[in-house]
Order: sequence, then C-alpha cells, then structure tokens
Amino acid sequence: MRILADENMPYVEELFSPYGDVIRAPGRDICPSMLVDVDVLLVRSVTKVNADLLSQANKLHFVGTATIGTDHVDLKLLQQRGISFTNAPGCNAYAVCDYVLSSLLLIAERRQLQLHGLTMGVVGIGNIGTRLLPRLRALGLQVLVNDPPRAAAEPDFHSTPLEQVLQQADIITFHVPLQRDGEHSTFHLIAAEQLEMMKPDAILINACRGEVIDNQALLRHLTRHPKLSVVLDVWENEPNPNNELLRAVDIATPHIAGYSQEGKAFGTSIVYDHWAKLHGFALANVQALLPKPDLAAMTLSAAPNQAVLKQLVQAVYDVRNDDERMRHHSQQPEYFDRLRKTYPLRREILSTQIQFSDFDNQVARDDIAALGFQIQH
Ligand SMILES: NC(=O)c1ccc[n+]([C@@H]2O[C@H](COP(=O)([O-])OP(=O)(O)OC[C@H]3O[C@@H](n4cnc5c(N)ncnc54)[C@H](O)[C@@H]3O)[C@@H](O)[C@H]2O)c1
Ligand SMILES: O=C(O)[C@H](O)[C@H](O)COP(=O)(O)O
Repeated sequence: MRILADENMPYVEELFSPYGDVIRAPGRDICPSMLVDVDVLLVRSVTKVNADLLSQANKLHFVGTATIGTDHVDLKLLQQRGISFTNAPGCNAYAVCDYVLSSLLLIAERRQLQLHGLTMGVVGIGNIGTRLLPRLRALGLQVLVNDPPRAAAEPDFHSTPLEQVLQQADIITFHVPLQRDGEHSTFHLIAAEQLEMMKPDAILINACRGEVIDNQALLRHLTRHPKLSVVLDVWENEPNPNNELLRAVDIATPHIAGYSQEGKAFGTSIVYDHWAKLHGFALANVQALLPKPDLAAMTLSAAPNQAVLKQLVQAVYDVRNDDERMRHHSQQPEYFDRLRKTYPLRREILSTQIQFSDFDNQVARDDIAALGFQIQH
C-alpha cells in the first residue's frame, strides 16, 4: 500500500507505516503525477483535492484531511469516484478557543477594557463555537450566538440575527465553514455593509477562513474607523496576505489558531481511526503519542481577576509571539508557509493543571475550570 501524506502532518509514520509505505511531500507541491499507484492520500488545507489532482489517481481509495475545514476538497467528486473521505471534526477546536482567549485578553489589556458585562457575538456554533461559549461566560461576557443552519435544523436552538449581533456586540468572533454558495453561504459574509453595522470601537476576530471577511472592504473600513480592533489568523489570498491589511490589524497570525500539538495529533489520529475502521485495523492511542506538557502545573495564589486570567492563559499560549513573528518575517518571500511549517511546539490550556495555594474559592475554581484548565485537587 502507498500512502502519500503532507509533510506537515505529525505521527503519520507511527500510525500508518505498519500497513504501507509512507511518502511525504509539501502540501502545496502535491501534483497529479504523484498520485499514480497511491492508495491513500492524507492532506491539510493547502492541497486542493479536485478533478485535476486526481486525474492520474488509478488506485486511490481513501482521502483524509487532518483539518476541520473541507473547502479545499471536492467532496462530490470523491463520492462519484467511490473514494472514502474523512475530515477531522473537532481536532483543533480547543486550540482555536485558546487562540481566541489569548487574543481577547491581550486586546482588553491594551485597551484597558474590563470584559465583564460586555457583549460578545459568536457566529458559528459548531465544534469551536460550542466550546467557546462557557469560556466566554467565565470571563463575565454576555454572549449572543448566530447559527442559522442550526436554528433551521434544531427547533430549540435560538439564533440571534447576524445584523443584531453586529449592531449589539462589543466583540465578535467567526467560526463558520467557508461556503461559496447556497442559502448559508459564508463567502464575504462580512463586507462593507456589515462592517458599517458594527460599533466603531468593537473587536473583530476571524480565525475561520479568510474569505469570510472581504479583506479589501475591511482595509477601507479601518482607515475610517481606526478604533476598531482586528484579530486575523486567516486571510484572503493565503499564503500571500495583503501587507497593508497586516500592518493595519492589531493581531496578525499565519493561520495557526489550530496549531497546538494536541490539535495536530488529533487531526492525524481522527483520520487514521476512520481509515482503520474501514479495514478492521487497531485504533490509535493519541495520548500515548503526545509528550508530557512542559508546563504541567501552575500555582494560583491570588483572586483570578482579568489580569490574573490573562497571565494564566498567556503562560500556556501567548499570541503575541505569533503576531511578532508574522510582522518580523512578512517582507521575506514565502514567509507565511515557512512560519507554519516551522511552528514551535504549543500545548493546550486543557493540558495544564492549576494548583491553588493560599488562595482558594469555589467560584474561582469554577471559572478557571470553565476556561479549560484542569484543577489539581
Ligand atoms: N484558523 C484555524 O487554524 C482553524 C482551525 C479550525 C477550524 N478553522 C475553520 O473554522 C471553521 C469552523 O470550525 P468548527 O470546527 O467549529 O466547524 P463546525 O463544522 O463544527 O461548525 C461550524 C458551524 O458553523 C455553522 N454555520 C454554517 N454556515 C453558517 C452561516 N452562514 N452563519 C452562521 N453559522 C453558520 C454551522 O451550522 C456549524 O454549526 C472550520 O470550517 C474551518 O474552516 C480554522
Ligand atoms: O480547518 C482547519 O482545521 C484548520 O484551518 C487547519 O488547521 C489549517 O491548517 P493546515 O491544514 O493548513 O495546516
């Protein structure tokens, strides 16, 4: 069996090599001729799996993407050709929550904003949005949710209209898939008209797909509304984002919100498990693959106000490092992909334990647990 895998997918050898030969390639370089005699193709979001790529695929029976998003895969084509497929739902959802928390607490500190009592809109209540809600409530935020597809499918799900979210939210974050057409299209969901509806000093976070926000419209809007704070992890035209926009936003990162070690490991193991079940092979034990986190325990000795929570979150994941790296390298060729390929090891809040010392209080424990930390008893 020949297994062709993106070079940026960890643990492929550990999981797949007992069953075949693993061949590695940079995701953007995977081309039709590489798929001759390949049985299994394992990709990330940068490989477009379409008719052209599969034109020489004579043996392919399985495609897996170690990502949540599937906008790079022609799902209809795979179905027509009888090729099994899976993505990795939820694999990096906690990593994206960590990214949103780290960004939000940083902007709040820079702007001397008390988050308690502010209103935050979450657009897209799937794997990420759902996990984000208790974390935001633990920060004292009032949360408005928007997810029309869920409201259409679930009678008890209340979705606040997007216009209302845009008008009322002090902070708004997007966690929708990129859908270019249909009733729930998300392509340029936020364009000039929607930006005008927002509070001029709001905080806007996009860590889903660049095309969900019209980047040109955002740049024009920022020149007239410099008090808007913007956090962008994803960009139109990756891997060549607009440099002017990069300089205009408050936090800029190269599509790494989901890049925790756990997120990447689960990406591979979810895909592997799907494939293994098709063949009756043993399932993965992803925890056995992950090393122990460096920062296994932290001690809390003061009441967890916003500043303390920010310190705890930043001790695990500090988005400033990613922002600095992106700005520092942004004039160099191919920096975007290079920063992603050489991304430093990052663990999740979920892997971190908090110990309480002199200070102890149940409400504090509950809030810290809601942010995702493990409480050491
Ligand atoms: N930056 C990163 O590193 C990173 C990491 C993970 C995921 N992502 C992106 O984030 C997206 C969301 O991730 P997820 O795991 O929560 O996906 P998910 O599929 O679990 O949830 C997406 C939710 O969005 C809702 N939705 C769809 N269309 C909508 C619309 N028009 N308006 C409002 N809601 C809508 C869906 O009903 C669903 O509940 C992914 O599709 C992926 O593109 C990016
Ligand atoms: O959809 C996802 O899961 C993320 O966007 C994914 O982590 C992106 O990273 P890539 O696959 O490009 O390495």
